[in-house]
Amino acid sequence: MDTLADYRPGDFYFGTSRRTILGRGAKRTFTDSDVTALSEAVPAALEPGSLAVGVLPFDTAVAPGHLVLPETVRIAGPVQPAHRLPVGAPSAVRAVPEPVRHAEAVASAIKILKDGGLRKVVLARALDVDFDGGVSVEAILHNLAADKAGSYTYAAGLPSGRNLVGATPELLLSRVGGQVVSHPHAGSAPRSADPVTDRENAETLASSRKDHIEHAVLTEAIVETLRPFCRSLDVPREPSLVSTPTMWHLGTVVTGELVDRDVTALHLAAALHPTPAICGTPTEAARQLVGELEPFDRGYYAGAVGWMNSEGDGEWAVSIRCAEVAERSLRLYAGGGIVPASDPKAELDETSAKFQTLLRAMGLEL
Ligand SMILES: C=C(O[C@@H]1C=C(C(=O)O)C=C[C@H]1O)C(=O)O
Repeated sequence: MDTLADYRPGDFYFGTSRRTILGRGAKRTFTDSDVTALSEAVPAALEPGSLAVGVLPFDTAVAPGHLVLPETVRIAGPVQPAHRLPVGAPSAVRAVPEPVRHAEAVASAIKILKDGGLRKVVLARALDVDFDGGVSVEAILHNLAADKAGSYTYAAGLPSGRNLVGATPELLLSRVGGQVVSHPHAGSAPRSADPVTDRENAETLASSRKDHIEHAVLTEAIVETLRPFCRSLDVPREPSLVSTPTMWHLGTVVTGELVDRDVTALHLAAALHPTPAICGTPTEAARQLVGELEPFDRGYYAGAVGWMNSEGDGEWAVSIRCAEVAERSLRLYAGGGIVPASDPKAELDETSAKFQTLLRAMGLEL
């Protein structure tokens, strides 16, 4: 039973090293800008043994949360295809905004951060890619799985009829019984094909004060949000180096024991989102600055993607390293955390490195 080979646009797919989930069709659809309402309505509608799957946007003022109870759900073992599939023929690529404009936005953010009030803001940019014929979401998903591009390989149908597809390293929240886990990532460096440079990049990241500050702001926020829900929380004192085929990151595995098992995975994911990994601190001021400095809406980039069962268990990953795919075009997104010690050129390079996850899967070298 190959869930990946059976994936079709419009389906929901979520693959990890432990399992793959394929959801097709919709017995019921929940589309709501009030995520708290969603996190109450969805569990109430789940029959024993069934799953809800879907996406949360970056900002519910712009796009609604969208969950479905699929007509069919298939859960199978992990897959890692050996070959690659052709994605389509790109005819044009446009940066939104122009790279130099992104660096300017970062410079403005740094100035605002230095003036005080904000500790961190995450700024993103996009690449729009046109295709001569159609573009195959199936092939992008398949190639991301073949590349082992991230711990969570995903695709989800959106209310617009488009598809979100990506492979993220970052776990927002998982719940199994009373056990919750979050694996926030912040602090980044590119991988290199040269092993010596690759190791140097990792070591520079591991000892970078700027990246540790960026990371600490994030871990603090995760811990602060989870603490009231947990009787115990385990938080390593120092982050660890984690990697994807294209990026090094600093990551911290936070684990906790829930006080109340009625608190579902979706409820916790909604409470955590948007974390300072993809928005900033304080949240509201950062979200406003993102809106002022980015010349596009993020849609379902920097939101969450995942599933929950009738017990309230589930997994929600941070929807980064992704593209929103239309029939003959797609938009890729990449962002990075800005703190007062950030450098605009380095931040621009970081977004270019983060685009590589999807560009590789599309067979594009930029
Ligand atoms: C925002 C993105 O990535 C996030 C930002 C990171 C950073 O600023 O160092 C690292 C990992 C992610 O939490 C992205 O990939 O678009």
